[in-house]
Amino acid sequence: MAAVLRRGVKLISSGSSQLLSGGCKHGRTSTLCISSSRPSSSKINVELDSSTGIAVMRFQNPLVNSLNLDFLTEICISLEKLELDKSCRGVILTSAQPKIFSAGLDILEMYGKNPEHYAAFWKSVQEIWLKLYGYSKITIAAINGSSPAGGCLIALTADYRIMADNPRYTIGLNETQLGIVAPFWFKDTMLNTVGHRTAELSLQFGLMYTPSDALKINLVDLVVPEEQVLSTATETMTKFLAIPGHAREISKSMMRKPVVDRLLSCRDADIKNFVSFISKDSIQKSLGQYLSMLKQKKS
Ligand SMILES: CCCCCCCC/C=C\C/C=C/C(=O)SCCNC(=O)CCNC(=O)[C@H](O)C(C)(C)COP(=O)(O)OP(=O)(O)OC[C@H]1O[C@@H](n2cnc3c(N)ncnc32)[C@H](O)[C@@H]1OP(=O)(O)O
Repeated sequence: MAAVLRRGVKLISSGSSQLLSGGCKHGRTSTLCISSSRPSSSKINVELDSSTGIAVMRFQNPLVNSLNLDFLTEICISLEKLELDKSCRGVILTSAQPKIFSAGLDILEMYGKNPEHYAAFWKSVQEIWLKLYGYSKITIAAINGSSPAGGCLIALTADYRIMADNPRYTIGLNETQLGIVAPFWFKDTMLNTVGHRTAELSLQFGLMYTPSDALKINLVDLVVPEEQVLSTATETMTKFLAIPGHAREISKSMMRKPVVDRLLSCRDADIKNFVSFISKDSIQKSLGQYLSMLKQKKS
């Protein structure tokens, strides 16, 4: 559904969208997506400025934008709609939740569930990564809060990352801290951004970086005062938009296609691997302990 907000700005909400089969269209698979009109349940908010072609997608899945199956599906559907929309030229990804960009994958989706659930969840994680890493349009992550693990992955898929200058916010692939392992395509995305040695240390220690440290290792491209994150993202998008589109798009694809193709060539095996890994008693125990630690932190 779309409603006009102010001149040239459309508010697009996917509402309680449903996927009829598989996941979003990319590479060899395709999906028919439908939307119902219940915007109140929407976990994202998209504003497309038709005068500039810039869409701002805000994540609003309380409390911490953790990436559960529904949320991932909704993001994927909206990205697909924007990709098909000729009036959209680039997408800024940001958060409507205070202090958090995204808490990463929803741990509750990987804990105490059955293998079928794990498989469906992992498929949706693959879908969002394939959609974003292979996205034809420009994407900029306006990182206005903490961004661990899967949250960092979402940011890493963007063409450019701008982070709020707040030392309380951290970003990184901290999977080992939970006793789990970032899969090869998380690793490849990190490696393509920060280089081999930094990725190796970062992944083994499960390091989380403050904005200034993230800038030093090129995990983010720019650190700006919090209130300027969105405006800087818009300015940066304008610079990207000044480049001839087809040349930029081919260059992006040239850099990323080998990594995308690697997952496409073994999606089912990757799902099987995940299900077998996450179902192990020792891994379930680690996740249970981590969840308890998160709860205790409060008290
Ligand atoms: C051999 C190879 C095999 C390969 C197999 C591959 C396996 C790989 C599998 C998975 C990859 C995993 C990727 C991930 O993304 S895992 C998730 C990592 N995320 C985190 O570690 C973040 C944890 N959370 C935090 O650090 C903090 O919550 C915070 C900084 C995000 C926010 O802090 P604060 O504002 O203080 O809020 P609270 O901590 O109080 O949290 C509020 C509320 O939310 C719950 N919560 C937080 N994060 C998550 C999450 N990721 N999933 C689910 N729930 C989360 C938290 O527990 C609180 O809940 P409440 O007590 O009920 O209110």
